[in-house]
Amino acid sequence: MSEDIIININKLTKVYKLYDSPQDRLKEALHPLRKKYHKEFHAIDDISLDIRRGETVGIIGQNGAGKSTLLKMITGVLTPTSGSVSVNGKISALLELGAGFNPQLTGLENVYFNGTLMGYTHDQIDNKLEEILSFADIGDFIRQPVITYSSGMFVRLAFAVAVNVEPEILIVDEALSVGDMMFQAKCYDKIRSLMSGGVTTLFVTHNMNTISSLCNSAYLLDSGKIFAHGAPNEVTRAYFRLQREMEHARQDKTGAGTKPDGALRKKSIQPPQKKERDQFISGTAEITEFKVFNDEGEETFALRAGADFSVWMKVVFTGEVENPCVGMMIKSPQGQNLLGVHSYHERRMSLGYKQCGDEIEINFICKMLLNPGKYMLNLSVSEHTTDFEYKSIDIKSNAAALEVYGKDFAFGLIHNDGVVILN
Ligand SMILES: Nc1ncnc2c1ncn2[C@@H]1O[C@H](COP(=O)(O)OP(=O)(O)OP(=O)(O)O)[C@@H](O)[C@H]1O
Repeated sequence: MSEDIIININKLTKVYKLYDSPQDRLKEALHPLRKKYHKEFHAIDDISLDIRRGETVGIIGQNGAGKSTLLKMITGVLTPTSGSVSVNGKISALLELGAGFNPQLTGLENVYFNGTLMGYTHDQIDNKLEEILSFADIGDFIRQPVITYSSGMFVRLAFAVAVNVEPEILIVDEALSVGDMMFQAKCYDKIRSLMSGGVTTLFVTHNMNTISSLCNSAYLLDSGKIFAHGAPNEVTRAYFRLQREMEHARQDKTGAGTKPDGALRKKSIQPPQKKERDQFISGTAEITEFKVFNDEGEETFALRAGADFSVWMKVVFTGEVENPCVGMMIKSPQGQNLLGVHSYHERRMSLGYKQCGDEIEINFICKMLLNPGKYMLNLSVSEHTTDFEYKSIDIKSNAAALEVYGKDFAFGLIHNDGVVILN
């Protein structure tokens, strides 16, 4: 392996045996003719790649694509079924934090124990101790057995040990939850300073902006294989395309967001149910189809910050609605309303009296005012009589995940176009 290559992965494969029941596992073990009772599942399927010293490499892919399995084989936590991984440097993995901790030992004893496992002498750990303790910031608890720690304290100490041992290779899974928001911010500052100090970093993330702004290159995994590799922007585009195809396939299966096959899907009209204050579901209309388009008129769920986009939806009426209104709301994954458009609230727009069999098509055209990130699209049909009195008729909560992307580092939540800074 050349000096420049810090991780070499050659034809790496991880196969899991899947049994329908625990009994099948036993039957297989005891079968005199070695009959197979399992199916084979390739979590990683013949992957080869090289990572160069000092690179920051992003690893992306849908849930279950194989990212964690790959990283665990690189760190040695999992053994490959076939193929090889050669690592030419000291790894610190922010994956299974504190996995090496002994709960019966005190925090301090664990710092020494882990440091020794990383190949440091007692004196070397002494020199790092102040930094580790000040990063963890758990006060006198450091002298208590780890078993008495809250989960937050445990993660603080584990993270402090992992990042303060001068790793040559840092492996970060962004899905990792590292304590409170303040501590998370401190962790990311530390990770960034290690990266800029030349530490080779593998970054698993679902945030495409992280990939574009921090990584030199990226790999897109799908079903255990490398689906795309190259410049971060190209790979994130491939990810969006893949995500769109999968979303379409999912919608085709469930029927949500697709064309109803000719006939109206009749819905029995339920008596209104109390949902929230002033809200009732009346079931007299249904959002049967929706699409999102970017500023070039392409159907997509990936939108550029600052660019125009449109959300098209079709509503089919299955009963009488005096004054129908439609709305869309883009929310944060935590459910906070961020960007909404509503036919009644915006314009007091009248869509006219509708009855069973009527259909309307609506197009909301607006500017993507949110900075890069992941958001949820929500759609609704309702009937408004005043600003505060309305009935919700159909709500498509989390109808689609939107990915907003942009070239630059996102500074704040709102996309700020055309700012002038005078000096
Ligand atoms: N011990 C196991 N036995 C059987 N299947 C497993 C095992 N561990 C993982 N898998 C399967 O391997 C596949 C890859 O899992 P992995 O955790 O690597 O995906 P991932 O890309 O990290 O997903 P996520 O983004 O959800 O964390 C998944 O389908 C998972 O169900």
